[in-house]
Amino acid sequence: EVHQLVTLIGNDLVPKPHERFHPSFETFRGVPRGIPDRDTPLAVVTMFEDLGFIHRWRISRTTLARFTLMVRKGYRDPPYHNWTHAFAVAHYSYLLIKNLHLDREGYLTDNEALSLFVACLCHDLDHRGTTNTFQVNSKSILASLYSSEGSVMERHHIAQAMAILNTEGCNIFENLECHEYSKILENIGHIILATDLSHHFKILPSLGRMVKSFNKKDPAHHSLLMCLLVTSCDLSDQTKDWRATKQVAELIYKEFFSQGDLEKAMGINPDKMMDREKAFIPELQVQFIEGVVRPVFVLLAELFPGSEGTQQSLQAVTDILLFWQKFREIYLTKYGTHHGCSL
Ligand SMILES: COc1ccc(Cl)c(-c2nnc3c(C)nc4ccc(C(=O)NCC(C)C)cc4n23)c1
Ligand SMILES: [Mg+2]
Ligand SMILES: [Zn+2]
Repeated sequence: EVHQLVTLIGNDLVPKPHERFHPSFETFRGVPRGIPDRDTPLAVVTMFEDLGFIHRWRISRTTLARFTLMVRKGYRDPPYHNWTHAFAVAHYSYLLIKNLHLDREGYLTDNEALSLFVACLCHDLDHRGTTNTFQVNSKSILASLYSSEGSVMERHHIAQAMAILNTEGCNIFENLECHEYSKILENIGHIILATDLSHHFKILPSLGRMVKSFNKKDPAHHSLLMCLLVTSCDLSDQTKDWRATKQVAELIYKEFFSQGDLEKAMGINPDKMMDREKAFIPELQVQFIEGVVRPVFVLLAELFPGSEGTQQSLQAVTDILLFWQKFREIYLTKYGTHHGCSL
């Protein structure tokens, strides 16, 4: 398949995204989950090209093809935390970099922009469809490796990304100068660690201050910005149309309930959110979107008030919240209770 992909992109045949894929591919309304899986490696290469990364970082096309296919292969197939999710997350970072001109406008350095995109592609590598808490409670191998530092899964995702870069013929950063090379690996590590929601909650007060007075010269602001951006990318499924977000919610709860079943079998009492007997999904979704998702896109819209894309994303999340509130209300009035609510 490397040969196939290389031939496609080999002699500058990389098509313009909107021609090859869909006119909406380059817009915030674009639904990356609509791209067929077989076309996603080419779409990734197209985004590298369209962001100017191939030229700027002298990335060899064959190396990029091998790297992209290795990353896709590095994902397992749980209902939600699979390659389709990683591709959707990376696509949103492509939209942010491209439409907000994050590198050109000095919000991010060139290095940080490339780090963000690559980190998004790799941010859930080898995910097993279970949470950090589950790793610790089940005394998994990954917990034995990383539980002393926390963010168990995220540290594993980083390790997997480094292993791919260290694989013969897959190091897309091979032509970077020394200091750029070490910077990019450091940035990718920080960004993947920032996808742990507990990290996001910790820095939330600082994010609020940062968006009020962003200082393009302050490296600490750049770090906080990368954390906000990657979390918005990780949650970007919630900025699409209702059908798409409802399908995503179904996948997430399929994964959560499987973990809950596993925990019950192990004699562990699962969270309500993981327990298919107790979870009331509309309520859980109202809480998560109101409490976690919408505040992220409010911050993004505050930081980029002139961008139509970030306003659109905030509006979409607001609409999704309204849908779930309506859904909850109808269900409760109709059935008087939430027992046995399946989507
Ligand atoms: C950014 O990192 C992650 C990691 C894993 C997941 Cl699944 C998500 C994620 N992406 N979309 C969703 C949706 C639609 N609903 C969710 C409902 C609950 C939770 C959750 O983890 N709740 C516990 C916590 C708040 C203490 C996550 C949800 N989620 C994001
Ligand atoms: Mg993750
Ligand atoms: Zn993710």
